[in-house]
Amino acid sequence: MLHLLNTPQREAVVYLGGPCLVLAGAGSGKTRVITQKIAYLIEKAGMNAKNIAAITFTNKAAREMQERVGALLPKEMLKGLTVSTFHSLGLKMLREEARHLGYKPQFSILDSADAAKIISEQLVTTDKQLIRSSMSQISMLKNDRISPDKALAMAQSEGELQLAKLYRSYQDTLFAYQALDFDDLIRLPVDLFEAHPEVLEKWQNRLRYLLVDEYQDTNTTQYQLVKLLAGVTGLFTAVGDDDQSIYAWRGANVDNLRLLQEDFPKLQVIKLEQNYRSMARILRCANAVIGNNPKLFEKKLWSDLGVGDPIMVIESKTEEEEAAMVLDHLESSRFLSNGKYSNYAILYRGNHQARIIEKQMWGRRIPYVISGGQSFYDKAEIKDVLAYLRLIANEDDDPAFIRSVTTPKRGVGNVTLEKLGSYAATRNVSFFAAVYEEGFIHQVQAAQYEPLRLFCDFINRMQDRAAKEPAGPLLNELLLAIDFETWLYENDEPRPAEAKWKNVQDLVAWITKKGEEDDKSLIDIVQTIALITMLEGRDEEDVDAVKLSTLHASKGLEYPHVFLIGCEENILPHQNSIESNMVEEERRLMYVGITRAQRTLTISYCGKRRRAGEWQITEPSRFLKELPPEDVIISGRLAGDKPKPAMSKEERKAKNAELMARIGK
Ligand SMILES: Nc1ncnc2c1ncn2[C@@H]1O[C@H](COP(=O)(O)OP(=O)(O)OP(=O)(O)O)[C@@H](O)[C@H]1O
Ligand SMILES: [Mg+2]
Repeated sequence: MLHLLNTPQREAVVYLGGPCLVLAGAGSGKTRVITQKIAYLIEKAGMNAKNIAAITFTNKAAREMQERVGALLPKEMLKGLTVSTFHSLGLKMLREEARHLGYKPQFSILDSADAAKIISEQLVTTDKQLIRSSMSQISMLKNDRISPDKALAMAQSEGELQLAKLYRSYQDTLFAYQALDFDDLIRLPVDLFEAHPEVLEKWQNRLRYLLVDEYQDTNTTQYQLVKLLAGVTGLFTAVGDDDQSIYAWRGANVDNLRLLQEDFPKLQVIKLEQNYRSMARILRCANAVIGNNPKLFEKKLWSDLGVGDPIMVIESKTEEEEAAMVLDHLESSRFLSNGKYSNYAILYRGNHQARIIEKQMWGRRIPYVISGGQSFYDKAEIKDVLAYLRLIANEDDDPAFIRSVTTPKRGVGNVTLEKLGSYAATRNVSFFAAVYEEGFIHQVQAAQYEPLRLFCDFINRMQDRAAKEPAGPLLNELLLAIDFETWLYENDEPRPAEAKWKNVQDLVAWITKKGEEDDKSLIDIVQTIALITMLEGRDEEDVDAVKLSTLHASKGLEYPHVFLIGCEENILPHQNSIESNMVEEERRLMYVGITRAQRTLTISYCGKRRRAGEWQITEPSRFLKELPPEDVIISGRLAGDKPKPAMSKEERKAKNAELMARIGK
């Protein structure tokens, strides 16, 4: 097993003397160290798998890690191993310990859309910007472990006071709903462990060795959780790269890398320098770009995979042309190499950039999958319908209850819901069950009670029928009964109702087909959908399709051929980051993008693009000027893309310097 590692990697894997930090650049095998170390701990160090927890950044990364460890050791030896995100680890702890915090163990989890709804109701606004910024400020407070009371006490301006009040009422609402948001999943275990040392001890005994991937993107609470769990023994291995810290906007704190050295003076720091992913030119570009950021830690990165092709920079006039040229290059490269679609990834800064590419891929019949964007199951109208189905399948699903009882509006007000929530919490029953309890019926007036009762009776009837009747027609009947189409047309913003209704019909068609093909009831199908949602999208790995992904979501992954599109000022670096002096973080994002590529890298930008329906002249990204001219070839309409005679190295250097100067103008 250890022969799959180089010397410093091996050193990191076998080191069990205390806390260990692997600090190294992209593609140097940090994640491989974690996978191999899990196997080493179990097979060589004799640890029980159930005493080991590996923490990854996304569910997808967790799945991948589980698979890789699965290839190293037989299944029996891996029983009880925890490989999860911080959030799912927190969730696991809270399910067991919720009582200590006054929550029922079947508490619900609200995703950010559900949370936004609460904020929007409390602020009595639909202003997306305001809602988003309030949410992110509350999130920051939570991640800094400032309670609503403390926030109220600390408030120094009217704005801060308003925010603290909003935070207070948001938190009270969550509690009444017996619901937690994503931040709570990490914040509450930390609170719990600090208040109850005996609970902490129990978990320290259970999780004796921790491994943390992508450590540079942990936030303050996550780091505190690691510190608490690691305790005095400090048995953990963290791996990270400060140059790939790209989640500051979500509270990630690179300073945690430095803190680790302060908090654990015996920290063993191991550096890796050999990159096993990329050809040398790609690496040179990555190093050159990131070299413009101030250095926290000195790192060198080299590769012996060969020089590789020059990095192509494609210029085009418009975003449509950009998409067309990128796809031309992609198709001809695939044709020449007779390779697979899945060898290609198209990366971009913001989700909206995928649209034009998607449209053209659709037209050319190029198969693709989107990761890191909004999946079909995340769309509000789909979630609305799924909430009904979830509730029919499982009446204890409180968020599904809240969502469906209020969508469409049926006269159940917030005050009634809050009453129902606190009643359910004291009685330790679901919202649904509480509706039928005498104790609750006495608390509300008949006019408030009526719509609740009607709703629950409706769900009850549907439950009876869902087990036996064909799924498709029943779902159609449900949509008619709640008059969902009308409701969509009454809420025609921000996307047109027509498109939303089309999505709903796609869902109906899919469910009808599933029901007929596999002779499955609505309940059976809904349970698979819930699973699909939980796994973040359908299984993408087996299909031969081009990957479309945001730069953020591409972290940790690698692809033979990468296209990085929209390399323009105000996109990459993003306008907000330019305005708020965060260009260094954008440069790290560029570094992450470049270092995803194994064999070829193609970068593109266009001369003008539409913004809010109007054409805007765009400028090439400042990061393009930071690429070493001798490793780059510029082609495309603006460069006069004709077959060129072979150039000598000097000629190419001069030509590129000239082109780079033009980019710079
Ligand atoms: N010692 C090694 N010998 C051969 N290949 C290796 C070795 N170590 C790592 N690799 C390969 O190099 C690639 C990059 O490794 P890995 O993903 O672990 O790097 P990383 O440091 O985690 O990268 P990132 O910073 O992007 O997360 C993978 O394909 C991995 O299998
Ligand atoms: Mg990695």
